[in-house]
Amino acid sequence: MVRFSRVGLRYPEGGGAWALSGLDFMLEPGSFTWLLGPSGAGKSSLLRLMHLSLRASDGEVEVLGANIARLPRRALPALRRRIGVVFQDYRLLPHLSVFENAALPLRIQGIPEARLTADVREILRWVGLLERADASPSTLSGGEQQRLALSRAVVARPALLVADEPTGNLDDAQARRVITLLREMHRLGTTVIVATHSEVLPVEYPAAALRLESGRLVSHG
Ligand SMILES: Nc1ncnc2c1ncn2[C@@H]1O[C@H](COP(=O)(O)OP(=O)(O)OP(=O)(O)O)[C@@H](O)[C@H]1O
Repeated sequence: MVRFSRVGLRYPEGGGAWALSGLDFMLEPGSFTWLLGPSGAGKSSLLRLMHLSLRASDGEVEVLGANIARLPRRALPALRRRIGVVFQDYRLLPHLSVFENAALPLRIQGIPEARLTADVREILRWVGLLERADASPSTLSGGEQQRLALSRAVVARPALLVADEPTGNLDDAQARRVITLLREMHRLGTTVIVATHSEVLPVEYPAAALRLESGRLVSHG
């Protein structure tokens, strides 16, 4: 599903420093994995490699059966469509309604209107936002905005779901609700990886964990 072999990353603006180095791990199909580590450890960088926003400077990254370094550029958009991404800062489009934010991946794929409406309504019901479908995202609470971001990430039924600190700005109750939804996606068969610097959530929701420190994997289990 996902395989990193001796992966290293240097940012062009990073003055030659390795943000990540020597990463070796696999995510099995259908697994749920916590990505742990202190601020600056490299969690977002690792996830950017996984959701194909960056290319590795060293080693090999394989995602959904594709070796990214050998993949022709024209094949990237189709592969990206099979990966759902949830960002800490939501990245919602303020000029679109809740419905249209959730619908975005399906619009990009040109899904016919009747199926799109049915799928978006189903996903908004799942995250508890169907009644707010016509609202502007700016009128939602932080937890609601994050649940909307999650609905957009999963509406096209991705094989891989990558969540970068999805609970970072939320209170405990909202954070648990978002994690419960992520766990449910996992239960339905999606491979899920969730970065967090919370020490509490991985204890409450035990699962496999990768732990990063200073760009290196210090434990995997
Ligand atoms: N765009 C960038 N250009 C240069 N260096 C970067 C860039 N983004 C991140 N870095 C560096 O890479 C290292 C890892 O950062 P990253 O954001 O991946 O860590 P993180 O574990 O996600 O931190 P946080 O929990 O605070 O989000 C840090 O040293 C950071 O300064």
